[in-house]
Amino acid sequence: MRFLDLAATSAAVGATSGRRAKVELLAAALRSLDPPEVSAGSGYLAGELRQRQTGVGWASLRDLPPPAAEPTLTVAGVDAAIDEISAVRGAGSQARRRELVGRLFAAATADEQRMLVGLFSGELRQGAQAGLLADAVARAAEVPLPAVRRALLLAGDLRAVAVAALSGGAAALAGFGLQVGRPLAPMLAQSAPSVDEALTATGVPAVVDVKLDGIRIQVHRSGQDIAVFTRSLDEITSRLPEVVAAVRALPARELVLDGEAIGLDATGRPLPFQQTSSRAARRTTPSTTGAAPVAPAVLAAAETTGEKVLTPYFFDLLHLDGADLIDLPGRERWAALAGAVDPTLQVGRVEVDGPEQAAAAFAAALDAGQEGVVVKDPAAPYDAGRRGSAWVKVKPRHTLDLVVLAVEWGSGRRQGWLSNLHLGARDPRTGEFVMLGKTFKGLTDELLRWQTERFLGLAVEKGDWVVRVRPEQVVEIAFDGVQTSSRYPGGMALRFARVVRYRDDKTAAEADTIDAVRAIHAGRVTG
Ligand SMILES: Nc1ncnc2c1ncn2[C@@H]1O[C@H](COP(=O)(O)OP(=O)(O)OP(=O)(O)O)[C@@H](O)[C@H]1O
Repeated sequence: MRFLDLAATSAAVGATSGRRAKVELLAAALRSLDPPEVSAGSGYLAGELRQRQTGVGWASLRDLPPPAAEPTLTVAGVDAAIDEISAVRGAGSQARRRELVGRLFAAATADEQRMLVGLFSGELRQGAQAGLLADAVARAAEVPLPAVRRALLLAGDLRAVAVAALSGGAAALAGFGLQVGRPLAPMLAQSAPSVDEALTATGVPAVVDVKLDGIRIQVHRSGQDIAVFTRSLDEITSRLPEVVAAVRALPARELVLDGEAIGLDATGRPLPFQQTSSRAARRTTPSTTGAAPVAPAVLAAAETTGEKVLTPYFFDLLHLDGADLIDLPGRERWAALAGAVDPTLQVGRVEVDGPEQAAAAFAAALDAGQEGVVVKDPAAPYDAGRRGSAWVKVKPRHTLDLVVLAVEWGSGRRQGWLSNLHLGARDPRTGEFVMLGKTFKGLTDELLRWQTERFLGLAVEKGDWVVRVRPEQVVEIAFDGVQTSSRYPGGMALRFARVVRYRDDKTAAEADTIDAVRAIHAGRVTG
């Protein structure tokens, strides 16, 4: 396939507002790829490079050679060129890399250059695109969408799934299974304003789990090999040696465990989330590849926490010694968990028959300093990546995870810092973000400093008053309600929005949706 046609598809998808039309465009492009190009090409359509680390920085993208007049590049050719660029190592590598990048860009037309800059800089990478591409792969390969989704959740790799679907259809997709060592998308929870409503969703009997406010961990063990993954499937094994040690001490040979790691104070009560995350963050090796800076609350807390560690608590078991458990009902998975893991490493959990017992469990969890509860349907399978009604979280306070769209320069005491945040909710139909309000409340001086650096790094347009940014940073916002407002395009505005914390464990594609905000506005349960 000509690279120019792929670049044209990418631009057309960006310029089209309807979801169906976007999916059609993407499916047509996927169909035009030659089989050996599917891996690279499907990645390009998602804004990703197959070669994750190319060593090409912003500086080398600034002074581009003049574009070629005629398109000659193919997707396969671009992929091979980027392979060569990524493989450059050793002395003189910078000059050599610059030469190869120059050669690739000199062969590209203006439209192709724009696409390449978007790919190298990561600017084309958009979480929302992944959902569209799942649909497009299903359409292009003529396979059912649920089969594509299942494979994506188990493989966690769009390119591999696109290759399988387009080359082997539904049969190839069915071949994706849980593999110890390869993370799968964690099951998520809906939210409800009360335990009564949670029980309505799950039915009775139900199980009420303590909801720990820590870091979601998925731990894979194969023999002596242990890997720990976050909610967003990043590997953090080296940051959690205590989790590794705890799982290595278990008798089972092969395990995939789902749980939460949390910091405890000297009396065994849970620490606030910031301190828990500081304990994980302080062991991080600083990344040199443009990763987001660590939030200051995290850094500040890290200095005061001493050498204490995080404790893992597990609430699910997905694999045990050769047997996949994800399709079994919760009751059976949890029985297996109870048999495989020491009771001190399991979350507090009670089975309830009705609202009274559930309310007592909720009160006990809050008394113990926990964030709330998760009410679970014991008959439901483990729905990887899904936010269904089988798990329902209940917290005393409502928050939304929104995406920062722009930031205003502060004035007075905040002069020189990026301060007032423009907040948006995700529209799953278009992949765009709908603005709902602004806030500078809840921001400490450290956060102001941190966010100024972070948002200048994400800037796409630097005005004197407002800096527009790539919609990538998720922030947790508390608010008092949602009111009708003509000021914003969604017709709604948040009342008294304030920052709770930055969520570095969520991507923009996982932010709360405009539908969740509408539900709150209408007085219904949030999703
Ligand atoms: N017992 C438990 N069972 C399931 N999840 C739990 C439990 N205790 C804590 N959690 C955490 O709660 C999260 C469930 O809420 P959800 O799936 O909506 O993710 P989230 O948006 O990160 O949650 P929140 O914003 O409420 O912290 C899980 O990702 C997990 O990290």
